[in-house]
Parts: sequence; C-alpha cells; structure tokens
Amino acid sequence: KLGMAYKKDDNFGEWYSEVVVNSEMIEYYDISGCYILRPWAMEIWELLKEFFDAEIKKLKLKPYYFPLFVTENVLQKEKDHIEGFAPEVAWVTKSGKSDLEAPIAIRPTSETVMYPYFSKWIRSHRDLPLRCNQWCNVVRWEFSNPTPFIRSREFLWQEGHTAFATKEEADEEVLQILELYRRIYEEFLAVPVSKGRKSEMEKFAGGLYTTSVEAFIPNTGRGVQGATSHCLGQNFAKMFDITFENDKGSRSMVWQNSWAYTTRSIGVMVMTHGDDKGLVLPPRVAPLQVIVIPVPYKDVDTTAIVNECKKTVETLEKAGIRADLDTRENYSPGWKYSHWEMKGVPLRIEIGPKDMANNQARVVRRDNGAKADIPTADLVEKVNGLLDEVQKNLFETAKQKRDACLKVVNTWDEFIVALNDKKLILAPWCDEEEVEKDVKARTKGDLGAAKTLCTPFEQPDLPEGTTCFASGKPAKKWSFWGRSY
Ligand SMILES: O=C1CCCN[C@@H]1CCCn1cnc2cc(F)c(Cl)cc2c1=O
Ligand SMILES: [Mg+2]
Repeated sequence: KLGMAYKKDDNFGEWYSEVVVNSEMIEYYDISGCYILRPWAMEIWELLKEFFDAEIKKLKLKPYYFPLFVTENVLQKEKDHIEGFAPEVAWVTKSGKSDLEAPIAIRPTSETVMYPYFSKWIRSHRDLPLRCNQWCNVVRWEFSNPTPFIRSREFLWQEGHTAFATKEEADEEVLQILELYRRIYEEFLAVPVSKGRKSEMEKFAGGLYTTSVEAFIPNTGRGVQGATSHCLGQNFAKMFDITFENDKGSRSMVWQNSWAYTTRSIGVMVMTHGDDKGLVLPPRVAPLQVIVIPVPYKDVDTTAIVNECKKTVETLEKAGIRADLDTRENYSPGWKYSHWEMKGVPLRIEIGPKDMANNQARVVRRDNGAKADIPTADLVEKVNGLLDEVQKNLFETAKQKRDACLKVVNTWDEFIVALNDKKLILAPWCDEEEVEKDVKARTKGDLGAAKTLCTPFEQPDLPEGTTCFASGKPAKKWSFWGRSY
C-alpha cells in the first residue's frame, strides 16, 4: 500500500503512527508500549551513537555494562530518590514455576545498580575522576499513552555516570555533555533545541540541579525534553558512602553527574520533519542518503541503464555517500519514487535514456521537491552540496516554525490564550514553586497541565518592576512554559 491515509495537520497522532510504520522504522508489538525497532530506526540510532561515543571518549569516558537487575533493598536505598517512580518499576518475581525468594527489579535507571560499586572502587583522589558510560535499555512501566520512540515502556539510551573530587569539575562536565546533546539535535537531527535549567519541582529529585535541551512540536503545541544532564551534588555520595581520601589525608565525598539521551530523539526528528508523503530524513542521520532509480523506456536497452545506475552508486559510495539503487523489476519508477519518499531518503537520482545520452542524472530533493539535471562528471560534488543544503534547510525550516510558535506573555490571560493556541510560552516568573504548582492546578485538563519546560540559559532582558505572569510578584527570570510529552 502506498501513500498516507492521514495528514500531518489533520490527525497528528494517526499521521505519526503511520509514518513510523510505513517508513519501516517501527513494527507494533503485542505488548502495549513496546515496539520493534527495525533497521531504518536502528541505523539512525547507530549513526547518533557513533558521533556521541567518539565525543565522550575524548572526554575520557570508559564503557561499562552493569546488570539489568537490581535487588529491592538496593533500589529502595533512598526513598526520595525513587519518590513517585515506584509504580513504574517492573519486577521479576518468578523463574519458571517457582517464586523468587525476593523480587528483583528491572533497571529503570542505573544509579542504585552502579553506586555501591563506585563506593567500592573509589578510595583515593587518584581514583578520580571516575567516568562511566553504558549503552543499554531501561524499563519504566508507564501508563500514560504510549507513543513509538517518544514514550515506551522499554527504550534504548546511554547513561553517563561520573564522579569528581570538586564541584567545579562536575559543573563543567554537565555543560560539556549538554552541548553534545545540543549537537545531536541541531547538527544531526536538524531539530532546534533550547538549553536551560529545570525548576526545583521539575528537576531530578535525587540531584542538585538538572539541565536539559528542550524541543517543541508545533503540531501539538507540546514541549518535549530532548536530553538531560544532571549535577547530583554529593547527594548520592552521602547515600552510598562514595568518599575519597584527598591529598591532605582527609576524607571527602565525591561530586557526581549523570546524563542521558534516548531513542526518543528519533521520534522528535520524525515529528519535526515528516510531511504528508511520509518521513523526511536529515542527511546526517539518513541510513540511505541517495537512492538511484533506473527509468527504463519501452524498447531501449535497460541493461545499459541499470549498469549506469550501478556505476553511479559505486561512485557515490567511494565518496563516502550512503547510496543504493532500486532495480526491482516488479515495481514501476513511479511506485519507487513514492516508496523512497515515504522512507524519507534525502535525494533521489533518476537515470533514463535521455539522461544517459546527455551524460547527466536527474536529482530530486525530498525536502522541497526541487529537481536538477547534474552532469555525471560533477555528481559527487553536486550531491554532497545538495546533501548539505537539505540538512541546512531542514534545520532552518524547523527553527523558523518553532520560533513562529514562540509567544512572550506578561499576564495570566495572555498565558491562557497562548496555551490554548498551542504556543511555546516565554513568561516572567517569580521562581516560586507554589506558583508553579498553582499554574499546574489551574491548567489541569484532558490535554495535561502546563508546566515549566526550562529556564533558558539565554535570558532576555528583565526590566526592573516586571511582575510574574501568574502571581504578580516581582519576576526573577524568564522561563519556558507549556504542555509537554
Ligand atoms: O535522567 C537521568 C540520566 C541518566 C541516569 N538517571 C538520571 C535520573 C533518572 C531519574 N529517574 C527517572 N525515572 C525513574 C523511574 C523509576 F522507576 C525509578 Cl525507581 C527511578 C527513576 C529515576 O531516578
Ligand atoms: Mg518518567
């Protein structure tokens, strides 16, 4: 079946579900909230991982793998750390027919798995910094509406866990990692994000402060957390007795960070760039950047055309471009155009008898449909140029759309109008948690309440006397507000 049954602007939820399936990224699974990630998704995950892993190796991160399972008493080591999360912990209670003596939890995150061993491994300042990263899956048995990539009961992520002798070192790394997350989104997924700090209410309760990169989905008017980088302070060092003997011989607690991005990032990319023909892939994460399609012509020698296509693919691959050809004879060129548009391949090259005769190829862009006839001799250079243009155009277009949704408000009434208008709201706030709670209470409803998304590091000017949009008290900062995923 070809073509989309749903339009992005008509029925976003159905459109999204159709795109991830028709583009062969996702197969639905018979357990709610669980999805099969097919090669078209996994190859994107692997391209992101290749970049991120290389970058954290430069920051001296070491690869680890910790067990999937954690015992009940260790998981509940600190009540407030898992406050409110308990309902989403998945437990193993049996093996075969027999009950386990004690239930074993499946990791929803790995602090409690790792930190007893950090305590064992860290003795002296010479054991610091400890820098641990693992690529793995985690399980959180959430009940709110499951969405492929965006909210699933099992997902893939990397989780970094580091320990330093000083707060300064921890503070610096938090921001180094946050910058890598910005690059993942803006330079690879072509998704604009805002760097900022979470409020005391929205931060990771077990930590000292949380920073994040926040994206926004114009179609639903919802913010979406892209990735997070926490400074844990010495909270977990205290909880797990992670101390070191400093060079003066006295004992100090370590300063820790933890940070993650997940397969949710792929869903944000799909939502941002997809259109009514299906997926639209930014070239830097496209498993296939160019698809070459032979256009046979009634009695013309098709073998010659197919050979020219093969040569073209070889030339492009030699130049490091991810290219392939579609020579399936049981499908028409037109069918193939739609199929590869559905899969979001950034460039299509059509080669027919006329192109052969003129030593050229017709190149069609997936993002804006532009067609160009390129001389075969210039193909590699022109294709690389076009791939860069597509990458840039997707980012600029997404940025322009996101900025068009931005609304600065100063009063409650303006806030409510903007919220119902699916805007990303920037409002002056007194930074009081009671007010944050009040806004949540006053905006409760089937679409979910409004919340603070982050306080952007880039703060607009806050004129003396500016009052909080919700409380009328003196405003202390500008914060992003909105509904979220
Ligand atoms: O976000 C990150 C980066 C990578 C390592 N972890 C932190 C904090 C994770 C918070 N969090 C998030 N979700 C959780 C769900 C749970 F069921 C339990 Cl028991 C705990 C948590 C929980 O601590
Ligand atoms: Mg959660």
